[in-house]
Amino acid sequence: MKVTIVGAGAVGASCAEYVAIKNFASEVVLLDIKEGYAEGKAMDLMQTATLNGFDTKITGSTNDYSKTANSDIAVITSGIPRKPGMTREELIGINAGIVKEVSASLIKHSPNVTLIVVSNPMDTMTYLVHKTTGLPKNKIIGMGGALDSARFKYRLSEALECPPSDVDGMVIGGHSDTGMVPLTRLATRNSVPVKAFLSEDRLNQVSEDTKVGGATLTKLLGTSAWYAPGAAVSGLVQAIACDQKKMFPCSALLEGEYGLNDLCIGVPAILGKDGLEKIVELQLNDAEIAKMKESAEGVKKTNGLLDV
Ligand SMILES: NC(=O)c1ccc[n+]([C@@H]2O[C@H](COP(=O)([O-])OP(=O)(O)OC[C@H]3O[C@@H](n4cnc5c(N)ncnc54)[C@H](O)[C@@H]3O)[C@@H](O)[C@H]2O)c1
Ligand SMILES: O=C(O)C[C@H](O)C(=O)O
Repeated sequence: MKVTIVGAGAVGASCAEYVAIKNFASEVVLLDIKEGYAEGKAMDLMQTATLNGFDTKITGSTNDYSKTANSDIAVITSGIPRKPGMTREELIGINAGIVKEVSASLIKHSPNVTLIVVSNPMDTMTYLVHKTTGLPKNKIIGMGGALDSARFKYRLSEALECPPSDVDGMVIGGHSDTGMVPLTRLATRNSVPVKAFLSEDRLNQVSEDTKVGGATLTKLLGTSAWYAPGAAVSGLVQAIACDQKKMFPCSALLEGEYGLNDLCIGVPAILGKDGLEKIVELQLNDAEIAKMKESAEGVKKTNGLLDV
């Protein structure tokens, strides 16, 4: 199993580390445009192999895509992150060009690859890859909801004063400060709906904190987060590589599902060897449907800025 990660920055390197530690891939190639950077990150990570007990071979490449040839899965984390005070949408001007070029180069050397898009604004970048590459739709997956759901569960465990492993929950919708739809109605603590434990006000607070999860960290760190993003991407990579049939909210191209068309947005999906194998349609209530519709309008507005 060969995994390529383009963009050996904070998220790309974190993802490489989690993939290696989980020990399911034979090979990880890190590629970056900055001279020597991916090689350096790969060597540093390889020097953790005996410490962390993995056999995955990690190599680096400065923009040489022949090293990525025949990758099964490729992750796109190349591009600029936001700074405090910015929205993800403001990154489109620079990141759209990078994502378009990187996805074309990847496919040239790995025509059967499954792409996981991470660069922001992620839903729009995923849509761009659908519009420009010609890859089948099951082979293009945007990562956002897995991270947002992890943050939702963290906030829920904080409110419930319980271990995170007690909590289950999911965030669908756009990966943006206003577009996320945390499904509080369906969240549970060991199968018990969380609203049995928390007031409506406290649950609303959990939702709002979840939606600005990325912005909160960007303010604290001066750039956007990388540990949870890297771990979330590695979960998607593992589900595909190991044909796990696991369900994650992913940014998928919708063709009528949830009453939406011609955009990529976060919905629950089953991931396995064929990539995004199935979109799961939840029975949403009227309020949740209205939030999804509003979120989709936001994503479409950003898509409108693309030159496709
Ligand atoms: N979808 C999500 O949930 C999520 C989570 C975290 C970060 N992100 C996004 O991921 C992206 C990367 O974030 P980061 O913190 O790792 O940034 P970073 O600056 O640490 O790393 C980005 C890397 O991309 C490289 N790069 C730029 N252009 C390239 C090109 N044409 N080819 C190859 N490499 C190139 C840079 O040299 C840099 O090393 C940002 O757009 C960020 O907003 C998305
Ligand atoms: O917040 C960001 O800009 C990065 C990423 O989308 C995140 O949610 O951490």
